[in-house]
Amino acid sequence: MKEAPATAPPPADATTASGATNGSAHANGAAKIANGEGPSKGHERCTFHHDLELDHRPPVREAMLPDMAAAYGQLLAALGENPQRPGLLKTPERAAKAMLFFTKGYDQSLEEVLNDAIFDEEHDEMVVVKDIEMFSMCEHHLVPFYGKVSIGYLPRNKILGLSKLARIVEIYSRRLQVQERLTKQIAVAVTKAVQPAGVAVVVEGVHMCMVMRGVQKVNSKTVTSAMLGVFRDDPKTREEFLNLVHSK
Ligand SMILES: Nc1nc2c(ncn2[C@@H]2O[C@H](COP(=O)(O)OP(=O)(O)OP(=O)(O)O)[C@@H](O)[C@H]2O)c(=O)[nH]1
Repeated sequence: MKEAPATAPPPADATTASGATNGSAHANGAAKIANGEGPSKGHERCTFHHDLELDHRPPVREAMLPDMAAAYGQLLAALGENPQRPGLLKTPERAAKAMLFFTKGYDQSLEEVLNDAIFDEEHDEMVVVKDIEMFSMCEHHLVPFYGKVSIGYLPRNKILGLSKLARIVEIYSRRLQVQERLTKQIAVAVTKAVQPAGVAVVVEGVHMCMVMRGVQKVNSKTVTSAMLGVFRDDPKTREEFLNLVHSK
């Protein structure tokens, strides 16, 4: 298993992550890409290229639907299909909406999702939420990978609403991803939320790019972990977490 660095990245620039300011620039950029005219204008000033992209939010996502639907129409035509046949008439729009859903995490910020559900509590024992379902999209092949996530943290008198751990998984899994980055982003987000003594995240994923195509290994699973703070420094704490995760 890989070990992640104990330190969180510096906070992203909130002003550049704002959806309202550069939405039209983004839509124009998408149109240009669809026309093959060049790179997207609009992502340059957002935080996508910073650190772990914790605050990456392409602006005004619904505005991207027409360009996305047009691109799916072109894809159908490139496949030799007739996009005008009745069964396919609405497919480009449906596919565009589905892709927006698969990537809806771009539209969520950690702050909004936490909704202040952080509670003062004199509790410094391990909290583990395990087997959280996860569906994500492989950024290399644009096909799904899915699996489960287990998160543990050692509070320092601040605890997080339990559902928020699952919601954090949603923010970062509903994007184009690699499993290693997803794992680390979840750990860093929990750290940002409650500044615990440590965070541990284990992700077990099945990558359809390895199952349905390519090397076609139906039973292979990928396990990644990120251990921050005491989980990284203290083998006993790490072991306790892993035992809890693997217990039935
Ligand atoms: N590390 C990592 N690799 C991934 C993930 N998802 C997909 N990949 C890999 O990305 C790699 C892309 O390799 P390429 O050789 O460029 O693409 P390819 O020809 O489609 O590769 P094959 O999948 O081996 O057929 C493959 O090895 C995939 O297994 C992920 O989450 N993490």
